[in-house]
Amino acid sequence: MQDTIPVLTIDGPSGAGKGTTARAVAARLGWNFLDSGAIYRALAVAAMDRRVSWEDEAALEALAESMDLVFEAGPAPRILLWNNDIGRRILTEECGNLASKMAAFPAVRRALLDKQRSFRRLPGLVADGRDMGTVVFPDAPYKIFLTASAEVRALRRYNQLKEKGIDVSLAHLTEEIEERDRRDRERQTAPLRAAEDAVVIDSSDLTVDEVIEACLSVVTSH
Ligand SMILES: Nc1ncnc2c1ncn2[C@@H]1O[C@H](COP(=O)(O)OP(=O)(O)O)[C@@H](O)[C@H]1O
Ligand SMILES: Nc1ccn([C@@H]2O[C@H](COP(=O)(O)OP(=O)(O)O)[C@@H](O)[C@H]2O)c(=O)n1
Repeated sequence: MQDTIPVLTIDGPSGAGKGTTARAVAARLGWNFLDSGAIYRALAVAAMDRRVSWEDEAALEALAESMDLVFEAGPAPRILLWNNDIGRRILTEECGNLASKMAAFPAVRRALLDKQRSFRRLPGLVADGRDMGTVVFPDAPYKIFLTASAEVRALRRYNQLKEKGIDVSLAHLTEEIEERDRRDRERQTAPLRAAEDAVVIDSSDLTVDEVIEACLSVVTSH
């Protein structure tokens, strides 16, 4: 039954615009939304709080399995980890970087599979991440690989963090994004890559609205 529920997967590197686009497309279609990166970021927060080393695969696997993580939808969405709102803590690049290190472990990825697949509910799902189309929902009927140049992505992230009052240097951010890209692309398990049946969209020279329309047309023109 679950397999017949439609899924649109949007994978790609950091700052390509996946979250912004996926959220808007989900709202336009009236579908559910999965921010899989937030699950990996929540694991990073849990590990920091419980003093679990990012190098301890078995302990991270156990933590991933025991995490009580709730995504509250609605006009003011919240992410609750053991009932604590971690929405702001997961935004930092430190958290993204730590998440990317933990995400390289096969046991950690396996432990988070069911949680991600549980978002596949009627009437449909838009799923944002790195391996949505290749590993988590390989049977999804609609797949997009959203990308943009590293310079554009770093600048977008810089402006986004500044708007949220988080102070960062553009040079440092560019280095971190490049390091994270490399790790995500080169890892053995579920590396960042476009699924063979994905439509590739380069958002470097597109506005947010143009990207949203391009994604919607992948679903409506199918
Ligand atoms: N096409 C675009 N043009 C300009 N800015 C964009 C575009 N897409 C996304 N952004 C901005 O870039 C930042 C990063 O986007 P986000 O959706 O968080 O990327 P990702 O989820 O791929 O890491 C956000 O501030 C967002 O508003
Ligand atoms: N499906 C996913 C989603 C995120 N991740 C990891 O989690 C990190 C943070 O993901 P994110 O989607 O929040 O990152 P941004 O694209 O927002 O920068 C990524 O760098 C990946 O290493 C993953 O491995 N698989």
